[in-house]
Formats: sequence, C-alpha cells, structure tokens
Amino acid sequence: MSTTIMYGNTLAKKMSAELKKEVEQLHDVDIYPTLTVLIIGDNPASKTYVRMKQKACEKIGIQSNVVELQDDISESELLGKINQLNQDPTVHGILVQLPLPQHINEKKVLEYIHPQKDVDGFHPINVGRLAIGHDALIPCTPIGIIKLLESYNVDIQGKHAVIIGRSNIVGKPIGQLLLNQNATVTYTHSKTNNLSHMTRQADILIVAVGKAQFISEDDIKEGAVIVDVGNTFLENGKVVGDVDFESVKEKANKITPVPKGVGPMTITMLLHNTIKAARNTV
Ligand SMILES: Nc1nc(=O)c2c([nH]1)NC[C@@H]1CN(c3ccc(C(=O)N[C@@H](CCC(=O)O)C(=O)O)cc3)C=[N+]21
Repeated sequence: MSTTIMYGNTLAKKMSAELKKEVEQLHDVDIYPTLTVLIIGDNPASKTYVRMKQKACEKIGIQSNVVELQDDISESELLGKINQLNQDPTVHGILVQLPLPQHINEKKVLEYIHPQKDVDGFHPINVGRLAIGHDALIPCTPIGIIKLLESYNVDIQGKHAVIIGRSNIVGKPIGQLLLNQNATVTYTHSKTNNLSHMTRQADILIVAVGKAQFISEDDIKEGAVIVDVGNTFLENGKVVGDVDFESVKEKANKITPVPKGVGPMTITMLLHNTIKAARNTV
C-alpha cells in the first residue's frame, strides 16, 4: 500500500484560480478587495511570509498594502494605525504580522482590529463565533487544513483526531473545526503525560509544536493521516516540519510535506478571508 502525499501547493493553486474569478466578479460591482499588512521590526522569517502573502494577493487581483513599522513603535501609535485602517472603507482586511516585539501587548492589538476586517480570525468575536458555530472569519491555517483533508477525501466523521499544540492560532481552532465535522478530538501539549501513547491512538494527527522533526514513526499508528504544521528554517536555509517525513511517510496512509503542504494553504485561506471580508458577509 503506497502513501499519499497531500500537496497543499497544488490545491492552493487550484483554489487561487477560483478565488481570482471571485475577485473579478467583485471588480464588476466596483468592489476592490484590499488587504493591509502591518509588519513591525525586521524579523527575516516575518519578511519572507509577508512577501509571500503580497505575491499571492497580486496573483489574483487583491490589492495589498504593506506598512513597515519600526521595532520601537509604541503600542498606542500602533493602535492608532489600526484605528485608521478600521475607519478606512477602502481597506477590507487588516493583518498584523506576528510575532510582535516584547513591549507590545499582542492581545490588546488583536482585539483592536475590527472583527469584520480580522482576516486572521484572531479577534475574540471571531473566536467566539467559531466556538458556537456561527459564521465567522476562521484562522487561515486551520481552515486550510480542513480544505486539504477534504480534497484528499479524508474521512473525518467518527475518527480520532489528536492535536499536538494548543495555540490560539492553530491548535485550538483546528480542534473546533474537526469537532464540528464529528471527529473525536484529543488535545495534547507540552505538559501531556506519555505523549507518544496519545499520538499512537490518532487516526488523524495534527502536529503544531514548532520543533523540527519532533514526531517519528514510533509515535504514529500504522495507516494514520498526518498533518504537519511545522515550519522551521534550518541554518542551511531549508524549511522542515515537525514530523520526520521520510520515516513517518512509510507508515502513514496520507501525509503533508513541508514545504508545499499546509503553508501554501494558509496563504490561500488569507485570500479567501479577504474576499469574504470585502463582501462583508460576516
Ligand atoms: N498575523 C499572522 N498571521 C499569520 O498567518 C502568520 C503570522 N502572523 N506569523 C507567522 C505565521 C507563519 N505563517 C506561514 C505562512 C505560510 C507559510 C508557507 O507557505 N511556508 C512554505 C515554506 C516557506 C518558504 O517557501 O520559504 C511552505 O510550507 O511551503 C509558512 C508560515 C503565517 N503566519
């Protein structure tokens, strides 16, 4: 039995072509979907990601503005910028690239973005709406994972999904989405006793810990579906995931690669959310 590699880049391309048509239809009614990205300081990884987001917008006709702010910007100044963007009717989506410098309160900043422009889906209003199953802007990585699983015909209903990682950005929301699709969900994290015992129970294993090659073949069940959310840049410039792909691949039924797996889906879902925000249907 051979393993299926779930390529996010291929699906991202296909979905982007569909989103491009949606943008054209909006242009016909004089709506020009626009995303503004705020980037603070000069973290090289952040810069790379922001450039990728810009390029993706450009490809499908979404206007993107990148505002580069100095590392030492005060919190109130940053909130002032967000306030301007909240008021600006020509801006549909606002994204503040994370991580933020130490002196800025991330929670405060994320709560300040208008929920209808919150294309990351990090505002408590959107988090709450997702939790109770209302229409919401949903975080890009989790929704991208669901689309990828669906496109590879992964059965979710009744399956045991084990998540490693409990971040507000990936772990918590992917658990909620899988639960909404009738999976049985287990959250595990850095304080979990006997983690490997837990991960070996997973029909679907979502790995979002941020540690290079953290999961090996001994940690998974034969025939499991493995989703690797990791994105660690090595010294040699290569990007690797949280899963030891080569060994795990042999034992898994389906697995996402890094790069070209979850990452490109994250970017495409940002485009999706920006279009949704432009339609103002949330
Ligand atoms: N407000 C905010 N929203 C985010 O969505 C956000 C953020 N801050 N901060 C950082 C993380 C990380 N993130 C990634 C997006 C795409 C890839 C991606 O496409 N990676 C490529 C590899 C990288 C490369 O090719 O250079 C891949 O997996 O194929 C990775 C990581 C979004 N983030």
